[in-house]
Amino acid sequence: MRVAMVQVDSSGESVPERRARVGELVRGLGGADLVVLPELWAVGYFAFDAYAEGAEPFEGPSVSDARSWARELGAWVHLGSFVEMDAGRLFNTAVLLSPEGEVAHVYRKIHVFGYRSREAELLTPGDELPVADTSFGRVAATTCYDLRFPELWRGLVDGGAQIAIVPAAWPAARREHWRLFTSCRAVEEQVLLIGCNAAGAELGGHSRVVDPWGAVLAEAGTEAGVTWCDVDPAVVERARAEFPVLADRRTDLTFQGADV
Ligand SMILES: O=C(O)CCC(=O)C(=O)O
Repeated sequence: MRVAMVQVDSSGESVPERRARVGELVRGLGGADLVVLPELWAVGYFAFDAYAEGAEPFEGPSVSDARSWARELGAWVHLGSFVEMDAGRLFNTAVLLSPEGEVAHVYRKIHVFGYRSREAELLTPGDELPVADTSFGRVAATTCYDLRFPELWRGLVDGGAQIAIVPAAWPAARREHWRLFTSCRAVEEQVLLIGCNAAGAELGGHSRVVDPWGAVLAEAGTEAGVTWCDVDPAVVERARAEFPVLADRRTDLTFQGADV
């Protein structure tokens, strides 16, 4: 299975120009089975003042463009995420489209980010952790900051997730955390993790694919562009069978801080 991660730089053009530029790039990715884009690339993660104006209903340009890319390529397309407007509230919504252009998976970012970011002030957190069955396995998504919350990831695995798609706008200042957490979650949860980060000013790039053994199958640099990776999704079940750490969990115990 061929994965193409599109590391987008969202600086220096209007949103329609950016959509057109990225669309042309994606439509040129013939041969990909799965295309993945970063978090909030259309409006630009740091364009907080533009979130409200750039917000879309679910069936807005982000989903509509990704539907047509998926159909044209005959590939799965994870559009990254966009600012979704629903009943007067804004969400950071990530969507996977099937090769037929059908919506296969929707995830609203649960841990909205408030450290030197206005995301937590402007966006409403999601509260659902769905998984979806695809031709390449059971898929879940979490967005950027969610990487720091292992209990959320354990919830995904409890839901049967084998592949985790992580759109991100992770800053360059904490790039080593990005590398650490993407590797850590892949190993800890025994998933194939496909993390697509944004590039450009302040953003860290280094989109990467990590398998359940911790092998880094591909890693981008800091520049905008496409990183290809050949993956065998069956590695997940092989790793779980060979090294059954998830089966060794002590789900009969509840741990609380003890007074000593
Ligand atoms: O956790 C971090 O350091 C970065 C998180 C972030 O930038 C985000 O969630 O958008």
